[in-house]
Amino acid sequence: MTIFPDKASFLAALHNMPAPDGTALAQARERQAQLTKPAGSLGRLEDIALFMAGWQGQAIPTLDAVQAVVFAGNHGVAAQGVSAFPSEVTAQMVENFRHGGAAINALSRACGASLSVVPLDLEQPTGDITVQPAMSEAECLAALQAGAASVLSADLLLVGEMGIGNTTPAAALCAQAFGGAGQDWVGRGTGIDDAGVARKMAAVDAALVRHGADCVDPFETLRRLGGREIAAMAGAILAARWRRIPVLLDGFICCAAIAPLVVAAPALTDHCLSAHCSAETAHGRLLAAMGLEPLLRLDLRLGEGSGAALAVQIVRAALATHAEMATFAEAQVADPL
Ligand SMILES: Cc1cc2ncn([C@H]3O[C@H](COP(=O)(O)O)[C@@H](O)[C@H]3O)c2cc1C
Ligand SMILES: O=C(O)c1cccnc1
Repeated sequence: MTIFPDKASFLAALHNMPAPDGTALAQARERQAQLTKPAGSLGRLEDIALFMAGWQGQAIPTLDAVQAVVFAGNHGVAAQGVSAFPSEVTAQMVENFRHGGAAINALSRACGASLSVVPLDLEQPTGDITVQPAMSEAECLAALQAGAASVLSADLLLVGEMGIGNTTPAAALCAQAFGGAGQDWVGRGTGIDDAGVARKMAAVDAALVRHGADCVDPFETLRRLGGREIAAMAGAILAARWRRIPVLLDGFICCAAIAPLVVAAPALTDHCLSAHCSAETAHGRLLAAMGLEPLLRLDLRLGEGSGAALAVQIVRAALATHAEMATFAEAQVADPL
């Protein structure tokens, strides 16, 4: 199914998004009020149960099919010396994903998610954003479309990425979306040294000078400052919204992928939970700017969807309490006074 045949349909999909199912939400809220616990005592687990009910359109939501999808892309800006690793690692990690040996493989198995891996033209890096747009219009549309097409029928979608150098375009997207300069959004990524951090900040600042005035809508911002796996994540998250599939956002790059979309259409995050706050310094600032409260803080700084896979366990626990607890009437426990 072609969801974004052209730029106009992508922008139309972003500016006219479906809402959750109000009836299922009301029924789930009603059920929560009857469960044998003081109202609100399960804190955010209660919110998660309502969130899942609203998006799945069922009063008692389920978590049978969890899909993790990892998009991979390469970046022209890596030539500026902005990562601690060479670009070949992207394709090598895709092979590792295929053989089941990466962190996301282990974490997907641990949380019961099926894993899809989607490499995007790895032999053709994006344009170096310090001097040219990352992608042509056709390339950006193809990446958005690849993201949308990868979304299966799932109860919950986890979105992750692999792309050496991609914390640099991610920082540029954040600066363009929420203001500030390289120094406000650049971190150490894979563990680059101080000189590398200085090169990253300079690269982000150069990209903002080169493209800032032309970032007139979320498509142009993604096309100029993003990358293939970054646009694919945005496409997958928007496509999930149209299919009312709730999403667990992963780390800094995943959240940066939707930053330009969220500025244009703040309701985009309504079907998303922030799984975790990563150790990449700007992730906390980005979550705050998008009004998201992370479920976990485990000092991860990996990406791949690793934090999202961990947070599945919390969603599972929320749905277990919602589905399995007795009501006051069933357990013959006295109602609140
Ligand atoms: C072996 C390896 C596995 C990874 N898995 C995720 N990333 C993470 O690191 C990269 C971003 O950091 P930077 O901008 O510094 O390159 C992305 O590929 C991200 O997914 C990895 C990085 C490496 C080296
Ligand atoms: O927050 C992330 O997802 C992240 C941070 C550093 C490197 N790769 C990913």
